[in-house]
Amino acid sequence: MKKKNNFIISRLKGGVYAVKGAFLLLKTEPSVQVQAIIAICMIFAGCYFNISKEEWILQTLAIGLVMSLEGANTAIEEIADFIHPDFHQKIGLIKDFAAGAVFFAALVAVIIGILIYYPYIVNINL
Ligand SMILES: Nc1ncnc2c1ncn2[C@@H]1O[C@H](COP(=O)(O)OP(=O)(O)OP(=O)(O)O)[C@@H](O)[C@H]1O
Repeated sequence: MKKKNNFIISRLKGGVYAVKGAFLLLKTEPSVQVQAIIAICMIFAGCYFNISKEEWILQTLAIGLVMSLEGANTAIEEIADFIHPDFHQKIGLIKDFAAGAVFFAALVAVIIGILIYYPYIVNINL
């Protein structure tokens, strides 16, 4: 029973650290802040155009994917700067790989955004 309680407490603590990390990212990281602002704009757009449930699911997945990878990219940059603060070709490559991963996700998110909103925008009655 004690072992089970320890497991639950350690998982709860893990959740608290994760929420703290998410708030820190939002508070301190301009790249994550920009993605959060874009996400809020997309949520307003979804409400405005009254997109379908399936479109909300796709949009939410795209937002989650980009924000998660942006957070992971920030963590990788921090590790890289911590273990090797000076200029090094390998550090540059590691950072470029991490940024490239965000780029893939952002590209997919843009494509999803176009697929969702293009039909609504062309059918808009002004
Ligand atoms: N220590 C380093 N050694 C070699 N190249 C580096 C180093 N630091 C950064 N670079 C190069 O500069 C690029 C930008 O690095 P930086 O750490 O400023 O990331 P950033 O994407 O501008 O950060 P942020 O996402 O926080 O705006 C890297 O992708 C890499 O090519």
